[in-house]
Amino acid sequence: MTQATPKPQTLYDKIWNDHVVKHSSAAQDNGLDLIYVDRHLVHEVSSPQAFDGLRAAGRPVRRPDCTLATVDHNVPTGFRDKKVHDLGSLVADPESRAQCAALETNVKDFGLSYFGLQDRRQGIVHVIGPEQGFTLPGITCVCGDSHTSTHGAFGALAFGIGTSEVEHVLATQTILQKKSKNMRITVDGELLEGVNSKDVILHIIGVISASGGNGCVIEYSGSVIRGFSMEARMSICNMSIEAGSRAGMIAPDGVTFAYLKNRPLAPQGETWDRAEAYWRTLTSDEGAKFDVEVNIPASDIIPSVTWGTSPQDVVPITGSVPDPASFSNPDRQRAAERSLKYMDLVPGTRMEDIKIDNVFIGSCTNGRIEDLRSAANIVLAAGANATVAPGVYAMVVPGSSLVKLQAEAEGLDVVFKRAGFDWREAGCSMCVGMNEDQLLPGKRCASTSNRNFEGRQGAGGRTHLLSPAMAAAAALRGKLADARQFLHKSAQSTVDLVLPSDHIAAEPVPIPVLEFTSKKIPTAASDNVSAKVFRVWRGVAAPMYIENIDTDMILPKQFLKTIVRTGLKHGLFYNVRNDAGAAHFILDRAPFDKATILVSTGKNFGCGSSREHAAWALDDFGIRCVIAPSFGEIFRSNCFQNCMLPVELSVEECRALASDAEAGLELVVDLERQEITRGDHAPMLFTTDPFRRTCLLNGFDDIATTMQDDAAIAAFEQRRSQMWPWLDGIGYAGKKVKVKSAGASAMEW
Ligand SMILES: CC(C)[C@H](C(=O)O)[C@@H](O)C(=O)O
Ligand code: SF4
Repeated sequence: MTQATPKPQTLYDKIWNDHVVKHSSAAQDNGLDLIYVDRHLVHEVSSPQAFDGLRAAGRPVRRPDCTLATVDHNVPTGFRDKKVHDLGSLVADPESRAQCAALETNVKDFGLSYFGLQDRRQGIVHVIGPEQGFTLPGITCVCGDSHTSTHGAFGALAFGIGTSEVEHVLATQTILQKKSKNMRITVDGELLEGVNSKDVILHIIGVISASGGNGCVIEYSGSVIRGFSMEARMSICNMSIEAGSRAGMIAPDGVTFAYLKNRPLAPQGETWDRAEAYWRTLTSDEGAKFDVEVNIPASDIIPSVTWGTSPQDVVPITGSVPDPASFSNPDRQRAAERSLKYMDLVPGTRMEDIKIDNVFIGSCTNGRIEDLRSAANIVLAAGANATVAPGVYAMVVPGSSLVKLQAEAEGLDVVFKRAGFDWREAGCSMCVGMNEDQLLPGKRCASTSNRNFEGRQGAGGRTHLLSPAMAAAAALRGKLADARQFLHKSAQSTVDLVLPSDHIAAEPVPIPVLEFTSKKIPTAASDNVSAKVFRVWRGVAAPMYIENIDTDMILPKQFLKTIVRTGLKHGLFYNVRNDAGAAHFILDRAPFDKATILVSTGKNFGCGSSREHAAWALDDFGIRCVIAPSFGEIFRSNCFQNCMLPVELSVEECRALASDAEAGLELVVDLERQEITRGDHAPMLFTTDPFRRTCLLNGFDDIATTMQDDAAIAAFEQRRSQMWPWLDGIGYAGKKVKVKSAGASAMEW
């Protein structure tokens, strides 16, 4: 008998299938599989409420050996005296300090590996995971952070989750997920001189839009991607979320293995060989089916920069600010008009004529060693006397403390300092401005980060996204600039610049072996019913008419510094409300100040950051149902986690509901019947994932439901240890060795 040929699979299909603990049951037809999580990264902003949830339910962390925590968003990037270890002296802002302190307490109580503020391995979660070899090919990796997509560069399935899901993963090491569609973006051909990975991803987002990847996992392929280093690949996958996709991935190859070899947490010896043999199978099969295919010719890509307040607002640096009238979609037009007003730009202005006040080089997109080399290269190419333009403040913030040390070993800090750049300590810094590094109102910043949303780097601040080379060029010119002009200059330059082009591995630092210190926490009696249900929801709806309403707009960063879930309604749309003046913003006007429903005619509502705080703020205001043509995926799951209902309808239906809302008509959203009724109109039908619907109607809690599958999880773990032994935390798991780390102190325990 001949065997049936196996169906060709994509890379995403393979990793997904290798991690299914339990398929969605046909009886329930819930469409959600229970997926095992190999690696969980934790930071101080999205985790305090999750740990509190564990404490309240008396649940331990299931896999401390697969969990790694650090502080990044809130940490100051000014001088850090290595002798100082108490948080009180290190973090001045009381709210930031409280979040860092909460994480320290939590890692101690639950026995987790932690890189504290004075640890040389501290840094942005998405920089330290790969740096340590915690991120590996073929794994599933999650973090309460939308840029977890970065780790997909290793051929991993990596995506951001909200705080409730963080709690779910801590408790069960699994996550309930619906499989996404497969999308492939192929970039083939030769890149033009001076074009780099940031230009490539900005160009891609400009082509497919900020919602182009909604519902899909993107696999990047083609000769350009293959030719990229790991760091360049990380910059590409990092910004998948800006293209509307929760995850982006690149098949692992020799470049991946060379990067990982000898990293502190990567497998060693024979286990490495076994791992590599498995990793080599992780490619999309010939003939595998992609639901969406996009081909980008490399020669189309010019060094790129954004002009507006969405990452899709991309033009070549040689181009000009577009006219909103050139967009056919009215929601896009309105968004563009709003962007230009916010950015204080006039259509037709040449990008190279736009003056800047600030430069930020750093973030999880471009805060790695190659990024710093690329920026330094421009400074050196400009000549020995080149300096930051008068009136410009330019900062360089390494993505991790190890990147900083590496850069200093190469003398890059000297290059920057000599030219007048401010050389800082590692952290998220002005990418999000949760620490002191904020863009002042009205100031314009050339930034290597990933989000140009309104108020992103500081309330009223204006952001242009670009590559490290272009950021350095802008710093020197005082205007947005084409970095290629500097490179050409370097051909005649007398400065002799030889920067290593290959990645130099950061000095491998052994990971200390942690003793499992958490007390035995009893498991709560199984009761999977939470207090809240969602059945019929009625009331006035507030209409909104722009597309890509991001979670930074819904709830700005200053409100993320809380360690509880409540009291956020005063932060809802805070900057927009303030700008509009109290009486003008829709939610400040009667009858919408009592709105219980929000209708957006623009697609991709809730895109961007994974902050569950955005859903909490809406809920706190009294809005428990949002209707839109499409949603940011993490926002959508955050709604479900909080017994709120996201309803997806066509643009036309949303527009009809918005005009009813405008007229003050009450809407009735009936989840049982899956219909919306309004006045005399015929009911509008919608569908909700059956599992999510059942949970909402009955108030079921995901964690308690999953805990009933404990035997299946344990069986999966046993199989996992046999098949992929390198995935059980190595180096520190379960071994009783005293913890030592640089500058051991109470904080560095
Ligand atoms: C704080 C965190 C939840 C957030 C994210 O999810 O992306 C942040 O990293 C951001 O970049 O906005
Ligand atoms: S996007 Fe910015 S704030 Fe978010 S993790 Fe990356 S560096 Fe930090």
